Amino acid sequence: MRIALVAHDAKKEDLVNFTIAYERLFQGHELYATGTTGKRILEATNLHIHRFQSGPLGGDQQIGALIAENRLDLLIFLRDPLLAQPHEPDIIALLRLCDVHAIPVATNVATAEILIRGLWRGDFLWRDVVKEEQERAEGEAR
Ligand SMILES: O=C(CO)COP(=O)(O)O
Repeated sequence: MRIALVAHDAKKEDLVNFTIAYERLFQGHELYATGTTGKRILEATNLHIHRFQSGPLGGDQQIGALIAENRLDLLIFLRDPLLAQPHEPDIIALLRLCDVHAIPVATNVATAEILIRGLWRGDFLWRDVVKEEQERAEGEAR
């Protein structure tokens, strides 16, 4: 599965600890992250991560583009609910796209934990069906 990891500054440590705790599970998946979040995870784990721009510089929108192209299966986005962000419109747009395309998204560590356990159990296999249908539809349109 393709998984994006994003955390605001106050939540970065939580996300780093989360990736350390579930490192073996994450190893079997394709990981993406915004710039600083990805750097922090790379420093703390042996995971391979494709890093986008930092969130305020467009990283949230780059993850949104993955969703728009049906190339993301899960977003873990630990937001800071106590601090206004300069790029708030990008954050809202990213979460909106998750709803548009029915992408599972966790915005706090408790939900992230439930989704990751679901991933481990195989609850995300329906995403493969969605991707196959999309690829078939794209093939027919060509
Ligand atoms: O701001 C962010 C998400 O909105 C996260 O960006 P960084 O990972 O670059 O700090």
